[in-house]
This record gives sequence, C-alpha cells and structure tokens, in this order.
Amino acid sequence: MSHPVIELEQLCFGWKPNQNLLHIEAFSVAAGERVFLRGPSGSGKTTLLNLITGIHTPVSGKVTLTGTDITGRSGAWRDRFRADHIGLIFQQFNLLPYLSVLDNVLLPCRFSGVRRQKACERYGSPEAAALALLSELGIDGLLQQPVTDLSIGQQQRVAAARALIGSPEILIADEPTSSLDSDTRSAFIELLISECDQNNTALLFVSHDNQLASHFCRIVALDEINSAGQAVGESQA
Ligand SMILES: Nc1ncnc2c1ncn2[C@@H]1O[C@H](COP(=O)(O)OP(=O)(O)OP(=O)(O)O)[C@@H](O)[C@H]1O
Repeated sequence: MSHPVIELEQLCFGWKPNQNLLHIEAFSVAAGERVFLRGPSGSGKTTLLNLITGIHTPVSGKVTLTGTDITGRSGAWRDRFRADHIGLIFQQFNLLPYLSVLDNVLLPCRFSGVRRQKACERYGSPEAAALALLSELGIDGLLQQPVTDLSIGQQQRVAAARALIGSPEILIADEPTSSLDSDTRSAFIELLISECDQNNTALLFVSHDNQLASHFCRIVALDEINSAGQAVGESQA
C-alpha cells in the first residue's frame, strides 16, 4: 500500500459552537489513489474539502498532508503549503477572466517555487509544461485566447491544466463536471484520471453524480465516515 497523502484524525468542525457538522475519526487517501466522495446536498462535502486544503481550520483534530501536520499553522503557511502541494478544481472553475488561457494555467508556477521547479524538471520550463498539458487536454490551439471566449467544457479543461501543472501530490475536485453534458463529463474524467496516473497524484473527487463513481478506486459516502450527523440524530431521538 502506498503512503498516505491525506490523513484526518478525530477531525471536528461546526459553524456554530457545540454543533458539529463534521466529526471524522479517521480517513486517509493514499498516494495515487482515486477517491469518489459522495453525499447529499448540504451534508458537508465542500466544508470537508476546505478543511483538508487548510482554507478552514478544524475545531479539533488533525489534518496531515504528505506527512506534514498542517493543523495549528498560520493562514499564510497553509496558503503556501496549498500552493505547493494541492491542485484545486472548483465547480465554477474560478479562472481569472482578464488573463489568457496560458497565463491562467501558469498561475500555480507563479505562486509556488515547488510547482515551478517540478514543471521545469519534467518539461524544461513552466510554459512547456502548460503547453504539454493543454495539448493532452486537446486545447493547445487556444493559448492566447481570453478565457471568457471559451466554452464551458474548454474552461473546465483549462482549470484542470492549471490544477495539474507542476505535478501536485494531491488533486481536489469539487463538483467539476456539473455544468457538462454526459459525454463531455466522461471524457473529462478519463483525461483527469490519466493525468493523475502519470504523476501518481491522489485524486479526491466530490460529486452528486453516482454514474461517475465507476471511474474511481474507492467510493466513500460522507455519512459513512462522519459521525456528527448520527450524534445529532441520536440526541434528537
Ligand atoms: N460559510 C458558512 N457559514 C455558515 N454555514 C455554512 C457556511 N458554508 C456552509 N455552511 C453550511 O454547512 C452545511 C454544509 O455545507 P457544504 O457546502 O459543505 O455542503 P455540501 O455537501 O458541499 O453541499 P452541496 O452538495 O450542495 O454543495 C450546510 O448546511 C451549509 O448551509
């Protein structure tokens, strides 16, 4: 079994005092593993991803990424760590509209020396890495286009290239296929998985769409690992 790149221990989080939304005793994702995380709307999937990436801090418990405990570190430290080790793809892609396709993809290499170095080691330069990724994703003809001129499917592939550049150990995708039709959706997931396999990147993928689950090594229902909801239910019963 590969070493874990995401480890949660006794993780508790709530938006209000004494009301836990999440209580996860233990959860881990191994290097290169592909995990599909599902759960009903409002169950806490995005909140959990934000705890894993250090955007939120837990009330208690521990988050360890690539062997480093990120709990208790400053916001600036967590921002730096995230930029170095995690690729993120959001539901709305979060591309910068005033930048070209190429400049959007290069952003992680501007923020992270680690990502820039890895891109250089593998491809010679960040620009060559961006070009190679965009070519594999089938959109290398659009390099200088403003992202606002792209279709939804093209924007999503730009977001994927941006998340993958500089080979982060962890890729987190939050409902990245919700604006796509079913053919484009499957093609996109296959591309994403192929890119992750080449780099041994762990993929934690959140979706409502159970049809996508067959692409993944492991399917996790949030309710199975989260005991906070059960505790609330028991106390209310
Ligand atoms: N910033 C916030 N302040 C207070 N409550 C919040 C905040 N963000 C989310 N919540 C609440 O936390 C709960 C979980 O929200 P979250 O977005 O994590 O769920 P989700 O499973 O990702 O939902 P969806 O599948 O609809 O995206 C919801 O009840 C939501 O209203």
